[in-house]
Amino acid sequence: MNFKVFDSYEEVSAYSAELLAKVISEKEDAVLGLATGSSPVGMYKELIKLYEEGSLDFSKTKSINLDEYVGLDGNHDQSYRYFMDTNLFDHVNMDKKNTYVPDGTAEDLTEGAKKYDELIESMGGIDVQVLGIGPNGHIGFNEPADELKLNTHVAELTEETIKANARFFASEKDVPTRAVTMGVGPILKAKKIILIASGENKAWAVKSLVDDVITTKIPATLLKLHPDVTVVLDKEAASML
Ligand SMILES: N[C@@H]1[C@@H](O)[C@H](O)[C@@H](COP(=O)(O)O)O[C@@H]1O
Repeated sequence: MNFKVFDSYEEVSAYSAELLAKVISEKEDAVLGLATGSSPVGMYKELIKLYEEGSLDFSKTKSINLDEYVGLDGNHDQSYRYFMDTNLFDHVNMDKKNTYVPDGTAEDLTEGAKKYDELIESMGGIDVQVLGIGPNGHIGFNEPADELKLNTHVAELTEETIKANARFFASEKDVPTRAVTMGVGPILKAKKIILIASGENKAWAVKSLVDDVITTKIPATLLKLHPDVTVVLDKEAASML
C-alpha cells in the first residue's frame, strides 16, 4: 500500500483526481469503479475542472458504482444514482448509458445483484476503483462481520453506519437499513485502487491499514492483499499512523 498524506482535503482531492485522470489518459475506454459519500466529492469537482479545461475526456469511459440504498430510486436526492448524476455525470461528457449504479428498487434484488456481477465481468473488470472508508472500516457497504460476501449482495447496515450516514437524511429513521453493494471480490479484482479518507473520525480505520492483520471485522484490511492501492489522506485521517 502506498500512503500519501496531505495538509488539506483540497490537496487530497486534487491528487486523487490526478491519479484517476492518469488512468483515463492511458486508457480512453477505462472502466471506472466509483464511490459515493463525502470523501470523493472534492475529487469529482477536480475532475469536472479538468474536463472543463479540456484536459480530460470521459466520452469513452464507463463507470460502475459500488453500492446503492435499497428502496431509493434514482430520483431520491439521497440515492447514490442521484449523487453520481449531480456530483459528476451531469457535468462531464460521459455517456449516461455507460454509467452503472446498482438498482436498489429491483423487484428481485438477489437477481439484480447477480446481474451486476455479470455486468462487471462483461466490462472486462474494473481498471480503477475509488473507495471511501467507513469509520468502522467498511468499504462499499461491506460491514464488519465474521464473514464477508465475495459478490454483489444485499447488505444490512450496521447501527454505526446508519448513524454516520444520518447526517444526509432528515432523521436517522429515514436512513435505509439495507443496501445493494459490490462484495469484496470485484473490489479486490480491480486493477488499481484509490482509497480516500479525510477527517479525524477515519483515523482509527486508517490505522488498521498499516499493521500486520487482515480481518473481516475490519473489511478494509483485506485491501492489504491488493498489489496496487494508493491511500490518499489528509493529516487528520493520518493522525494515528
Ligand atoms: N457506503 C458508503 C461508503 O461507500 C463510503 O465510503 C463510506 C464513507 O462515507 P464518507 O466518505 O461520507 O465518510 O460510507 C458510506 O456508507
